[in-house]
Formats: sequence, C-alpha cells, structure tokens
Amino acid sequence: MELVEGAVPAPIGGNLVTGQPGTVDVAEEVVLRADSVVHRGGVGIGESAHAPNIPAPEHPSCGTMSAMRIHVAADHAGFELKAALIEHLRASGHDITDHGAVAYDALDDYPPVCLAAGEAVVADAGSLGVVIGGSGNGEQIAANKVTGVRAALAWNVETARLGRQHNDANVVAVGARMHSTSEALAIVDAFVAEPFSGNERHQRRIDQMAAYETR
Ligand SMILES: O=C(CO)[C@H](O)[C@H](O)COP(=O)(O)O
Repeated sequence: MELVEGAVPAPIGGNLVTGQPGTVDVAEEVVLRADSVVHRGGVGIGESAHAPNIPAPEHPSCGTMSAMRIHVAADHAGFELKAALIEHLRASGHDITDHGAVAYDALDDYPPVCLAAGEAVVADAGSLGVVIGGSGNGEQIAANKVTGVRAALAWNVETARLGRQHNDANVVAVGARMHSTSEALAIVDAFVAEPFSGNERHQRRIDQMAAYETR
C-alpha cells in the first residue's frame, strides 16, 4: 500500500469510545493516480469542494470533471456494497481510502468506522465520504457527530444531488439493504459528481449550522 500525498492516515481501529481493539484494525491507504479521469462538477485534487465564492448553477448540466479523494466506510450490512463501490470508484479514477470494516463480521458496529471516515473527511479538505450500512440511518447519524461533517442520507439520485447542491454535504450515507448494487453506485456517483451550488441562501443555512457547532 502506498501512502499518497493528501491521503489521511485515519486513526482507525477498535472501538473509538472504549479504545478497545475491534474488528477494524487498519485503514487501507490507497490512492490511485488518475488526474485525467474527470467527473461532472467535481473539483481538482487540492482544491476545495466547498467553494461558496465560485458561482455554480443549481442544476448544472456540465462542468469541470476531476478525480476526488473519497473516504469510505461500512459495517457488515454494507460490507459487500463497499467492496463493489471501491472497485467502481477506483475504476473511475477516484482516490479511495477504505476505513473498514476490513473483514465481514456480522456482529460489528457501524459507529467506529463511520466516525473514522467522518474525521478523515474533515481532516482532508476537498474530500468526500461515503458511509454504508443496512439503512444508512445510523451511519448518517454517526458521521454527523463529527464536527464539520454534513452527512446526507441519500435514497435516490435526486436526494444525492440535492445533498451536494443545497447542503454542500461532504458525506453521503447509503443503505445497502435499500438498493440494488447498481442503484447504490448510481446514488454515490451522483453525489460525487455534483457540486455545491454556492447559492447564498444555501450557504447562509450551512453557516448557521457551522456556527451552532462552534458556539
Ligand atoms: O443500518 C444500520 C444502522 O442504521 C445497520 O447496518 C443495521 O442496524 C445493522 O443491523 P443488524 O445488526 O441487524 O444486521
């Protein structure tokens, strides 16, 4: 495994609350070089996906496309989809860090891996996160405990796009038991490809939540 500039070695492993070792021991720090691979509305590596000063259409039909750094995590319910998603995203040229689970364990818990992915997204400016479970509910809740995370639960392509357009969500939660693999991949693709609109009213609301987090 290659440690690559911009990838965040996240503090993965065990139970974040108790500090006890768990089924997740390491993060897979893998980054693929594919600057030529691009996606609609993405931002370049090293750029910020949070760009309120850059006007963007609410419903862009095209734009600059580039590879993204994406932090991915799943519990047992999302384990199989995570593997398919990582393969899919890497094939598209994105830089993927897998925060676990690293092995299927039907009794594992989603908070440690989702918190780790959320922390990695916040520490890695311009990156995005994907957290996967059975429904996506708990995974979204866990990720949103991390200051600076705006995790959207996307249940179709439109909610994925809106999570980026309106909410500048930096993490998307997906329920693996709610979708076929192709549906789930399409949801994540839509999320990754969509830019924040930069609209003043949306930014104002995001700022209100950020102010609450830091009060
Ligand atoms: O979606 C989830 C949390 O929102 C979990 O993946 C789900 O609760 C796991 O369920 P089980 O332990 O019964 O497999």
